[in-house]
Amino acid sequence: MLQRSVLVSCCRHECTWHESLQKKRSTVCGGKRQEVTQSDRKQFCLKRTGGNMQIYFCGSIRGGRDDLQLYRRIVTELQRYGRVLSEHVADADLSDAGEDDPAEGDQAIHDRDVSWLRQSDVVVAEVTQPSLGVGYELGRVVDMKKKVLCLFRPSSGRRLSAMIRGAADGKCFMVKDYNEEDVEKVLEQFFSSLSRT
Ligand SMILES: O=c1[nH]c(=O)n([C@H]2C[C@H](O)[C@@H](COP(=O)(O)O)O2)cc1CO
Repeated sequence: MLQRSVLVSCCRHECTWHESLQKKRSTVCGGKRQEVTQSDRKQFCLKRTGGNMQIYFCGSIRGGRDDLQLYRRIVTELQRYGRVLSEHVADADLSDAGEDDPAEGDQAIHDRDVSWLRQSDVVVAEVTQPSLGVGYELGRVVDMKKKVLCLFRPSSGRRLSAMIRGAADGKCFMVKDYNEEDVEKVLEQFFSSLSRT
């Protein structure tokens, strides 16, 4: 069996197995059959993205903190792919009052976040809990022509705003309906699709 380092550098074949793998499967690479695991696949994603992407995560704060635990899970997973600029969104100590204190108040929060959005390579948003701030961030980022993934859970019983679902263009702006238990897989598919573009 080939070593992982060889495996990840063999991109001509990787694109095929990378997409189709669910857990453990064998594939033909460089003429040799080999076993490829889920962790190999993640490793591959990381190598292809360099693991140094700048990622902006959007999640509700003043709109309500009901999904905080899920935000934590998403941010932890995103950190496998790069640096999460807005890590504080998943901070358990941050309540629906929002960040307190920057001397310049809400304007400082706004200006910092817009600057982080500009700096980011990709934006991932959990949009199930409606939030004015998240909607605003997504609107700004559309104009910046960044890659955006919006994650929505139909199991919430909510219906996503037409201004988010209707913005999906299948290229830059993506909306994905998902179940919480699949979040890691969904992110992996998103980052592997980036590595092919
Ligand atoms: O204190 C804050 N810090 C902050 O970074 N934000 C940004 C990041 C979140 O993705 C988004 C949340 O907006 P909202 O608070 O309207 O739910 O806005 C929002 C607030 C409070 O509105």
